[in-house]
Amino acid sequence: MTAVAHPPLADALAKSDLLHDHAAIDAAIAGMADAVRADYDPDDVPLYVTVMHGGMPFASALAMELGKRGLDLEFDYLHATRYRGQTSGSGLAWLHRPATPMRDRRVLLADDILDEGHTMLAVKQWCEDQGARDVRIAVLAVKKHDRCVDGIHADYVGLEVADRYVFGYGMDYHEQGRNLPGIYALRD
Ligand SMILES: O=P(O)(O)OC[C@H]1O[C@H](OP(=O)(O)OP(=O)(O)O)[C@H](O)[C@@H]1O
Ligand SMILES: Nc1nc2[nH]cnc2c(=O)[nH]1
Repeated sequence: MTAVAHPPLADALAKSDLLHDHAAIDAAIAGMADAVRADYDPDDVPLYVTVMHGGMPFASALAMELGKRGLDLEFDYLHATRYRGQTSGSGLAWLHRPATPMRDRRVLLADDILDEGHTMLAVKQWCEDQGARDVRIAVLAVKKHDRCVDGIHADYVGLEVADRYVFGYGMDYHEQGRNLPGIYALRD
């Protein structure tokens, strides 16, 4: 099999700006945890659904902050992708759907970024179709522009990012850089 050549991550970093460092991200997630904790009853454990791959680092960090605040979570995950390692989106492909029954559950979706909203619109609709009684969205970052689809918003937002391609803290640059501890934006 021929290996796919990725543009090097080091080249991307050289033409990027650091938007949010690790300390800023940690502080944002702690603030989100306070807001989420205030909205959930520990006797009604939410189904906490991580949107892979990008949502993984953020979802883990938020889950730990919620644990510190006494809110238990039941974990599941899904993988829906429309960027597939590229820097612009196309049709949404479902690679994995959650297995846990959602009927009458409160579902909290955790993802890295809300950009044009196509992913979350489809994911939220799917959860509602499964019978979830309440579906909320937590995202580490929202991209600032007016292209988000109607009918979707994040209930819990950590940070805003400029209308540029961003990567780090879960978000990829051609499937690289997801474990960078900060969020970077390409200059061009
Ligand atoms: O608001 P949208 O414009 O729909 O974009 C947001 C989605 O794009 C990214 O996923 P991606 O498709 O890159 O999959 P990945 O998480 O596996 O990288 C990100 O993790 C969000 O799920
Ligand atoms: N890595 C990454 N994924 C995205 N998905 C939607 N927008 C973006 C973005 O700016 N960066």
